[in-house]
Amino acid sequence: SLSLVSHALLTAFVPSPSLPPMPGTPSLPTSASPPPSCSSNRLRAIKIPTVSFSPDELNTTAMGEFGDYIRKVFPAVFSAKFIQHEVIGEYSHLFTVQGSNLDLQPYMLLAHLDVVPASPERWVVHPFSAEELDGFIYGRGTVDNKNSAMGILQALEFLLRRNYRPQRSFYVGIGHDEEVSGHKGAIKMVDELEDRGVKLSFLLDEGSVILDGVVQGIKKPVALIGITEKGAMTVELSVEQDPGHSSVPPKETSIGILSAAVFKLEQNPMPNRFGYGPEIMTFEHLATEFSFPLNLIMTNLWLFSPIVSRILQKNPTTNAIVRTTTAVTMFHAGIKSNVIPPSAKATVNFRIHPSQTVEEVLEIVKNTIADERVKIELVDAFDPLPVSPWHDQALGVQIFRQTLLDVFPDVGSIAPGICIGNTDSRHYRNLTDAIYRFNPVIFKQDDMPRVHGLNERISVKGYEKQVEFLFQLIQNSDIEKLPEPHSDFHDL
Ligand SMILES: CCCCCCCC/C=C\CCCCCCCC(=O)N[C@@H](CC(N)=O)C(=O)O
Ligand SMILES: [Zn+2]
Ligand SMILES: [Zn+2]
Repeated sequence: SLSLVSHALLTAFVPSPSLPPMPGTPSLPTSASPPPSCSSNRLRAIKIPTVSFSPDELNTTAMGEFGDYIRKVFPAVFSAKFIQHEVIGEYSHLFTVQGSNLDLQPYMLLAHLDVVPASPERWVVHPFSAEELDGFIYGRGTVDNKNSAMGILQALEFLLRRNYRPQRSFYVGIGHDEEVSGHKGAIKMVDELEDRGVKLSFLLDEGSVILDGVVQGIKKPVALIGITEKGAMTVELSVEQDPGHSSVPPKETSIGILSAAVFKLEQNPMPNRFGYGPEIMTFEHLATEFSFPLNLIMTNLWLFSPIVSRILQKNPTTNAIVRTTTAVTMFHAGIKSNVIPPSAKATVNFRIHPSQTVEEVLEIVKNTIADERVKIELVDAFDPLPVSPWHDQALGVQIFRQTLLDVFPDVGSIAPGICIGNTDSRHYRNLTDAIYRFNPVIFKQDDMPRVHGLNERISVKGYEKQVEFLFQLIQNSDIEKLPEPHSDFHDL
């Protein structure tokens, strides 16, 4: 059983002096080698501050170091004859794992090595120290998304050390600028794959998780797999007014006018669209899992959806699945305490519900502000992503289902959902229509704010499970064709 080597699985994420066998060794070690109590090398992946600040400001020194590091700790991956490794856009990594059966359509696993900035204030440990407390490894990137980057390579390393050769080819894409758009990493990898005429049977990226105790009324953990992701729109609002002496102020300053516009946007949220997009599928799939009386409500959404939608909008996470969200993220104005400000600027970031478009949301923004003095400029925008297949004959879905059964037997249900953030996977639309966003980690109620927030962490056990999931998924993907569906199939 893989759990026998659970500690050894950590060697890449938590490199230890007692490394597992070198490539060519016929099988996995049979006894656990405990992680070191203290090694300067410990959790090197998390300690490397691969921060993306903006599209033009990346910590490229750290990114280069990350590349050196994976070459060192995954020797089997980098020396296997049937694996091609390419550095794309200087710091991203594309692996082509050539399977033995070229009749099987390849798939792809995505991850990213860059992280959002983190300053140490209010963290229990330094965000780049990777310290372990009570069974949790803390640090920026522990769930977003070095766990996937290292987990995929670790799973592959273990398979190779078992002399495993996949039948189905697959690609691994580890981007280096996901947090700031993916233009230098993911988009270049896509260009490369498109040039080669690659088409994928499915693609798996981050973006959703296993929710434990999060969905009220469902006791067992729920694996939510993202079948689409919200669109996004960033606008810059600006107001220009004549500057002057603060002793003779006008009735309204540029700051006042802009503040009023921002206030209107916050006071008038975009419409609740529950039931108009694929978020309804989550509740339809989970309906019978809810305890009474919620099961009755969820199986009769035609009647109860107005009540359900009102409840969902009360919590920020579930609010994000029912509407286009509005977030005022930047505000700049003023130059001196006695000068009437010549200009004021604010940035507003919207995440677009699958039932709306950029055009519609922009129109609502204009109508809500309704002030010609406020200039509205579109900085960046894209529509919500297409909805991926979710049925018995969808290869990816059935492979995830089987792998979840194998590795997470406590998971009570698997449901399609919408990814509320954006991922590199959105750039891969031309390669497949089967894009899934799912990270095999268990999230409890308090874990969501840690993503991009304070005290991001993963449990040691959680990381082991992640590697185990990927180890199993690669093997399960060798299936040639799906069995015919039959009624007593264990539908989790
Ligand atoms: C009953 C339903 C409950 C719904 C709960 C949803 C739970 C979602 C759980 C985890 C989501 C965590 C992460 C989302 C992925 C975000 C990736 C990201 O940070 N992307 C950036 C950068 C980019 N690529 O645009 C972003 O700004 O979105
Ligand atoms: Zn991420
Ligand atoms: Zn992120």
